[in-house]
Amino acid sequence: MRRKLAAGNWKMNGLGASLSELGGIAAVATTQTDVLICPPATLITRAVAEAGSVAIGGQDCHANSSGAHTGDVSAEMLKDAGASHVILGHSERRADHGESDADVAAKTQAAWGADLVAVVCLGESLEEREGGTTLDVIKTQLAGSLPDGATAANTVIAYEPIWAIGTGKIPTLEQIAEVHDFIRAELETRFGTEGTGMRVLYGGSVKPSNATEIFATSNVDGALVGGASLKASDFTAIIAALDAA
Ligand SMILES: O=C[C@H](O)COP(=O)(O)O
Repeated sequence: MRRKLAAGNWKMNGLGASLSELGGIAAVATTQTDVLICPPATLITRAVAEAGSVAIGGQDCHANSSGAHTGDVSAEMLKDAGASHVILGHSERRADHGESDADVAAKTQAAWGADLVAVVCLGESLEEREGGTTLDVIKTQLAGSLPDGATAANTVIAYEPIWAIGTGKIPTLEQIAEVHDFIRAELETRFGTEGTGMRVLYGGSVKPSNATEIFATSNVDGALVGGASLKASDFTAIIAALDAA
């Protein structure tokens, strides 16, 4: 039985004052659902102090553990700051920083080396969706971004159609199920029972108003939430929907 996971990605949002929202999230008792918040790196240490049972994660890490890489943060540094997870291969990193599947795989290896759980993101563009190549794109990204050695404990997959991120549009539930079932089959083929245990999150415009139906969809084990994770009232409603799913 896979535990559900509500993951919030604050992206490049959040100052010290935003930690009151984290306090509101941490105040909610859940038994069925694991909760993760990934604030900007500048807030990780302070977030850990406010988080209670909420796990804190980074939003990226370098593939190397240290060195001359100005502006980058290593997996070891995230771990040292108190993080337990790191988001890798988000489409915004792939687009803004030209990250390839091989880059994401190297970062995933680095995350595991630092004892962080890697939240590896995949997703098709609107052009790829309309061109009918979504499953091919997902297959290639999954194979290239995930090194051998992925387990249910060290890896979470997040399926995020790029065109659904921050747009208020979501795929149909049939489309979400098709991709999640496909990812599950690919994971099981490659990793066996570890692939059965690995959590697969949906991300892209998840809100309190659509959470219940998304969480009732096949092989959806939770959500990676952007905008709606910034407000405790929205995110706790999403957690409640997962708890009830
Ligand atoms: O990492 C989170 C996703 O990019 C989803 O963002 P969103 O919930 O604002 O659409």
